[in-house]
Amino acid sequence: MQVQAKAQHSNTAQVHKFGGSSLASAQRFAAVADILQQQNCQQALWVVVSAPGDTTDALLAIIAVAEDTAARDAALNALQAQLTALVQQTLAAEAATVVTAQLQQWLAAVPDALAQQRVNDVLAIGERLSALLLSELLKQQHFNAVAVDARDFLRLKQHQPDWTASAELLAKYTQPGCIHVVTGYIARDDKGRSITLGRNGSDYSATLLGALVQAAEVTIWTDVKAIYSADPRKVACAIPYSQVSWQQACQLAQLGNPVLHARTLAPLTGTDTVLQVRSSYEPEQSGCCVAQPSNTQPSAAQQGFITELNDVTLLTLHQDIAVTAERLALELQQPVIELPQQGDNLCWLLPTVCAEQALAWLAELNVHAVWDTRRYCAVAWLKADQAEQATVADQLLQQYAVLHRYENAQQLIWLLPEPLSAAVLQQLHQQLILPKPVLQLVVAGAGNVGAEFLSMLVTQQQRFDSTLKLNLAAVLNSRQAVLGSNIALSQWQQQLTQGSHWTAEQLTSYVAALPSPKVLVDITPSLDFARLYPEFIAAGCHIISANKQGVTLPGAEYQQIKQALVQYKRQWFSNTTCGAGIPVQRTLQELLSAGDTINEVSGIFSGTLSWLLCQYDGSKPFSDFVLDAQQAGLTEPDPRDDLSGKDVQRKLLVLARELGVALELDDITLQPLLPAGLELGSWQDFWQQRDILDTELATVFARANTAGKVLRYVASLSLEQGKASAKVALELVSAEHALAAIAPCDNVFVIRSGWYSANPLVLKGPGAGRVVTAGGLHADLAVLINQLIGKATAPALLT
Ligand SMILES: NC(=O)C1=CN([C@@H]2O[C@H](COP(=O)(O)OP(=O)(O)OC[C@H]3O[C@@H](n4cnc5c(N)ncnc54)[C@H](O)[C@@H]3O)[C@@H](O)[C@H]2O)C=CC1
Ligand SMILES: N[C@@H](CC=O)C(=O)O
Repeated sequence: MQVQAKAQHSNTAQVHKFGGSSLASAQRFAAVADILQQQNCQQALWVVVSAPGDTTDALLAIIAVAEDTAARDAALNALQAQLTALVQQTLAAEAATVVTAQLQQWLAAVPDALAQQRVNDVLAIGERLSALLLSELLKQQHFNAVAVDARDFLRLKQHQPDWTASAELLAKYTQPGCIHVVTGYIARDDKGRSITLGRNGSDYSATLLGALVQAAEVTIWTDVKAIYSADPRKVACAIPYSQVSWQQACQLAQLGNPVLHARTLAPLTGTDTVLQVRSSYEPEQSGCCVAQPSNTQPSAAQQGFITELNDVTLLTLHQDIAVTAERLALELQQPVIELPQQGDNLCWLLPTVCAEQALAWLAELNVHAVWDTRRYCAVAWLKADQAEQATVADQLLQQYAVLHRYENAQQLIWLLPEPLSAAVLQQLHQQLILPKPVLQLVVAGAGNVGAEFLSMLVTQQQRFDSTLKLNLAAVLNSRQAVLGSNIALSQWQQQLTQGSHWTAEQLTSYVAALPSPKVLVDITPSLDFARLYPEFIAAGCHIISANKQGVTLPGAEYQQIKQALVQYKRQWFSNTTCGAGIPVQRTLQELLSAGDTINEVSGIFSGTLSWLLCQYDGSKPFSDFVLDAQQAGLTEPDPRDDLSGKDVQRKLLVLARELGVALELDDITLQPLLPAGLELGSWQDFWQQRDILDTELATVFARANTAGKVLRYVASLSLEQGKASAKVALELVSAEHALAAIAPCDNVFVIRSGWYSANPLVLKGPGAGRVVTAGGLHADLAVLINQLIGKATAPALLT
């Protein structure tokens, strides 16, 4: 393009183009006049207009019935009535009379024009009317405005602008200090014949004019407020970009994106003109700037896009041919996509409807092309800077039978047999375009279970990496905390030993400042810490608890947490507080939500007591076994919580609350294993008196042995006839009993329900231990993550 050959006009000129939808009614004309009034009056204003609303379609319909005079005249009369009404509603009476008379004259000339095959003169009527109507409206508002028929100056020769002739002619029609309202879509060829500029021709007119007047800005006013990352009608969360690089706009245009066409961009390529896309429906929005390389901020250079082109076909050509895809696109006035090259051949993708025309045109140039006659649907990903690999997207699309895949550094194009549904496009957009959500993790308690949870987190970070980033934002124990962005999982221990003392206030304000989504994982045994849950929830946290203190708080405090969850739309997972990794709470939730009624839950709920009572054989004191269990990471931080039965009592309360039964701890009858008084004082105090426990256990063990029974610590919650009764107690059970045949540490949950009555539903497996508990916490975390990324139903959680 010879920019220097173009006419020399003010380089502060602005060109504004309004499409048919922006001029579809009197109200829209008034809105356009308002927009023009807001423009900088120091700059020369050039306005390019399309035909009002669907006028061009109506004219095409008249041309189509040209032979049938009755149908033609009926259609002409209908169009005249419609456009006359538009004129009368837009202008004051006097001006309306003049414009209506002109319109009548143009429409009256249509039969003759058709008889002489001058269809382009007929098609020009819509744009001519818009230019006249808008210039009259502007005059009415005291602007100096003039309507200009682009055919008076715009010359094209073999589809290419004739800059010199056009510039010379334009100079004749330029009136200083005047708003020129120019017809879009129409021009003349080198023989002086009316031509039209094809699909979106008015946008092309605007950029041709922009180049001719060396405009500082060309604004395409349309019905969308930006160039989106995907078609917003199909992908609801498509991103409206405020800036798109020129190079990407050209790539998008080549891919058939409807907002800007390849031809539209061509006249301004290599100039300093700023091209903007704005919505005439939302003129207060700044729209999208298509930035020339000279105006592009490095930080905003490349955005990500998903775009599709349906019903396309493939031509394969030798790479040495002397014709370009761009040239063919110009000839066809349709997108022709040159696919990223693979091997020696070129592959061009073009709408199937014009394949034969393309082949004929190429043949005239002695270019041989092989046509793969299949019809494809192309889905293209234009990559943002530092875009990641498309592995997950490839896996997704494999289900839709990808036939070809072409990739280079800027784009990846998949060819499929069928168009993708909006749901799949959304998924693809989520994977490739949307910034990945980052889930901030605050881990409280880094002991036995906490350390295991953090070591497993490495694998989970990798597992979810393609959809969500897991960011360890804090680790703390009872003494110290490390609060920092993205704590490396290989270094948390070292950093924690160097961490600082923390207070609840510091911690909650640090957490409040973290971006959402965020989750607190409570792996402490602390009652005080659980009492902070409402504050963490108010700070935006979801909660995952291994700590049983929160779920077993007195009813009023427990309800306070529940209310905070509702108020702040957060989730609370506590599956490990009963059964460690066994999904007992989730099972009960599923049964209830499926419509079952739970009548009884009973069994062995303590891994520690299960282990101790299975292992204890009288060969050494019972307290020695307690030490072994403690070292194996099975017990509570203070094993007397297990021995006292308190821990089992808590677990039973957890399940009762899960079933919606408003119990308190004291409502659960408790028969402790620990002799009275030993629960008092420190662990050392207890250890000095451990023989009391040892003697008692030896006695009861002998009694069971003699009776041919085994010892089991059993919990039961009965909900028969709307009445809850709950107890935890040591029982002697016969060898045939369902609770007898267990492995040490097993929990057994026997669920009797409406659907599982005579033959109960039984969940069984290790119910304590650092690995299964940490694993259970990760299962809760995975449920939350799947909700966050939309794979499972949940309220909108990402904010
Ligand atoms: N061990 C198991 O099999 C299971 C344990 N749990 C629960 O997991 C939790 C942790 O158990 P373990 O790791 O065995 O205990 P642990 O004693 O090894 O570790 C507890 C951690 O919490 C920290 N901590 C204590 N009070 C704190 C406070 N106020 N603020 C911040 N940090 C505090 C400690 O410094 C330590 O880092 C307990 O609530 C336990 O009931 C739940 C299911 C199974
Ligand atoms: N000490 C507990 C650990 C899990 O909650 C038990 O043994 O069940």
